[in-house]
Amino acid sequence: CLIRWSMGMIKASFVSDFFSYVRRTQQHQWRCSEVTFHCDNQALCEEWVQVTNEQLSLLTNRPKSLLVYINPFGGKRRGKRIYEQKVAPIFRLAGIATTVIVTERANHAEDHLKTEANLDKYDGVVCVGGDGMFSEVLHGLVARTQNDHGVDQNQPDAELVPCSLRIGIIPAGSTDCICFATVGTNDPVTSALHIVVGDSQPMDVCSVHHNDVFLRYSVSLLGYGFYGDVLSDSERNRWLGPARYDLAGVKTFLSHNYYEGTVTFLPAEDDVGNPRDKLQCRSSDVSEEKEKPGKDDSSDWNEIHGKFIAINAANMSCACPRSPKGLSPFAHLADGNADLILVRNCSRLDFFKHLLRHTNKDDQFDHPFVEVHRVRKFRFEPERHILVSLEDLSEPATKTGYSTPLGSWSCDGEILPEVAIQVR
Ligand SMILES: Nc1ncnc2c1ncn2[C@@H]1O[C@H](COP(=O)(O)OP(=O)(O)OP(=O)(O)O)[C@@H](O)[C@H]1O
Repeated sequence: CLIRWSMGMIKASFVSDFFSYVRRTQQHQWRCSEVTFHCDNQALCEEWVQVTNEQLSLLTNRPKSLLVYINPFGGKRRGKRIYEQKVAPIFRLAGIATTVIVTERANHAEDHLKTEANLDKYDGVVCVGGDGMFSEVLHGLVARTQNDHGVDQNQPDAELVPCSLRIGIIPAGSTDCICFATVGTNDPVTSALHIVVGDSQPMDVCSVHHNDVFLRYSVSLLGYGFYGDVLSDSERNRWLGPARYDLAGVKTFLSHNYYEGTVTFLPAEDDVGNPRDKLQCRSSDVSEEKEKPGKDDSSDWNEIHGKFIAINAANMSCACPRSPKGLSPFAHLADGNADLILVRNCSRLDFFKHLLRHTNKDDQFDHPFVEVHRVRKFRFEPERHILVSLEDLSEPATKTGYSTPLGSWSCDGEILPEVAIQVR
């Protein structure tokens, strides 16, 4: 896969040109290599270069101009250095023009994309950071596209307009789950090479609403109970860096909370497989067939009431280096469905066994307290145990508080402000 010719140089009596190309190495990693062609005829050598450049210019999927956002504080705060040392030289070699914005605050990239950015100038947007940074860029781009087309995001059934720009991810965060699940590795050089050769991978995007109010989009994990609690706790210890997730994980596991509520879901069409069919996602294209509106009859909805330690909706495998097969190993990237995993209340030991299976080859769904469904839409309503104080018993019951905490949803690493949600 040629990137471009680099240089023609005359040495003694012969001419040589070297070409850069992408080489696949082990573990999904890509590297840039060079091959040198020698020739004693300068005119012929120049012809090679010209023909190669002509062929390359025909490849319209390769970006020529990119808008880059760098989060200097993501992960181990190496975003800027990673970009300057590993990524910018590759973009330069490929002849890509870049506008680089180092973010100065949270939501800087999102706000810039929503309002100021002149998107006509670019072939794509690149985020250097973690999943939170990717989510910012995604929200900025999707919101801008809907605003430009007059689509009201607050309408849960609104037909969203697809974004014309692609998003590239240079991993420089704490977990980088979205990069790992789409590229197969968290390696900035590999990601930069995927971007310059114009690789693309469609992804499902879920919209999350509370009544008729839009909350957020999700591309990886919507997690309630265990993962919501881990995120809430880890946010309080951001100063710890990536280690905050380990600490929060241990604390949340030890507190062993469960939450009561009702999950209602619309199952996926029969032809899209199921979360345990062991069919690896090989998707690189969303066909119109997959996007067709399916059955939406209220009789097709299933309802499950219970006490749950965790409710997870995985739009992709959610694989990361710690859990190489992810929360739902066979979730597809772009099939219009999510895998809904319900972990009912169980003993601490059983829950530990379930968690442990995310790190080995055993089937984490093979427990009596776990069920998993491939779904097109779902809703969650928490059970609200209303507290009525004794003095109020003479009065009609009023909502004075809740006897149990309601927990919170983690939506791609952000806490949602509501617990009762509708997801599509
Ligand atoms: N300049 C900035 N100052 C403070 N916060 C920022 C800045 N730029 C971006 N952010 C916010 O930082 C949050 C976390 O960033 P990011 O996702 O890059 O790193 P991370 O949280 O360490 O990694 P991961 O999300 O993979 O766990 C994002 O939600 C983003 O909104």
